[in-house]
Amino acid sequence: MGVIDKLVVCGVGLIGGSFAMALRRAGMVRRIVGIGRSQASLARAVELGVIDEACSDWAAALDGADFVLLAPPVGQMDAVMAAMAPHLATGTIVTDAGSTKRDVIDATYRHLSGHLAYTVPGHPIAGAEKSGVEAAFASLYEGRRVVVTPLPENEPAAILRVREAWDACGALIHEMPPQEHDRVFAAVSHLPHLLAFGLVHDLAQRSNAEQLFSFAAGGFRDFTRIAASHPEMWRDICIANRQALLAELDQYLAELAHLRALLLSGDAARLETLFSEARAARNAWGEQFANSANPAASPE
Ligand SMILES: NC(=O)C1=CN([C@@H]2O[C@H](COP(=O)(O)OP(=O)(O)OC[C@H]3O[C@@H](n4cnc5c(N)ncnc54)[C@H](O)[C@@H]3O)[C@@H](O)[C@H]2O)C=CC1
Ligand SMILES: O=C(O)C(=O)Cc1ccc(O)cc1
Repeated sequence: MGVIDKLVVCGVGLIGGSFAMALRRAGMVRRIVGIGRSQASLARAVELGVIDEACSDWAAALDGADFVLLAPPVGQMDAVMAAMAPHLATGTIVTDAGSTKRDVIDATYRHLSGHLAYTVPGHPIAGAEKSGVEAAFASLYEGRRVVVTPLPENEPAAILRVREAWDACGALIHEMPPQEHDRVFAAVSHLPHLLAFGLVHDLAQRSNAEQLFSFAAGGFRDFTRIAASHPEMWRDICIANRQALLAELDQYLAELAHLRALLLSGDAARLETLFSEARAARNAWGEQFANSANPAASPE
């Protein structure tokens, strides 16, 4: 891949910052400009060497830019695209890191209709419950998957350029239609986050919350780590993908109702069968990473 002359990162947090650091480490970029909502965090990004320069307006940021990564919360994508659209030059590659794809694509058609050939939606399946540029690191994407959901209007060369950028970050690229993307991640990412937030919230509101948390151990920590994730980011994801998330929630509520019925009737045999099936599926999921070429890429 040709080196990126000027990379613009909009939203220099965990995801945008790590992308900038990974491309710099790979020698794939000459200059990195950050644009965002908080001048203080952009100044910190310059101090940390994640970006070379902070910009406060799109005209200056996009002047001479050949590649743009949009990495603000998904609820900000609409406003961001509206603001950047008048300043985009033909041929500048635009991609995003949003956790949901249909809403981001809707915003793309609304605001970047003249730039569809070069706007390639994406989603890195790597991250953490931590946020902000301080949490960014160059190896975040190594061995991780990135889902690219190309538009029918995309120039093949633009898709290739986005794939090459993620490849330079060490990621494994996977293409998928946006609707399928949103259904899959509702099940394996958005629902677990909703449940973790919900459980911690429920316990925290109780009069004996202090006592409960003081006795919580590793199981509680593992189940609820993601309840420490960024509230704005997860508000936006849950709202954007609520149609698919509601379907997953209903299915999970049915599973809970089944579990409740087994408990109520004291059906130990069926409960054990269900637990055994779940354990086998969980172990098989874990083992696929142990046996992979890059066990370090395990999400565990
Ligand atoms: N945290 C994670 O594990 C993952 C997050 N994502 C997605 O990546 C995006 C960024 O997430 P993080 O880096 O974790 O969040 P973050 O909170 O670390 O960074 C977001 C950055 O966007 C900036 N920002 C907010 N509104 C903005 C606006 N209107 N214009 C420009 N900048 C704005 C914030 O100031 C912050 O610096 C989100 O869309 C999220 O859904 C995707 C994969 C994993
Ligand atoms: O912290 C974790 O385990 C995550 O699940 C990170 C994550 C958060 C959001 C995404 O869209 C993708 C990955």
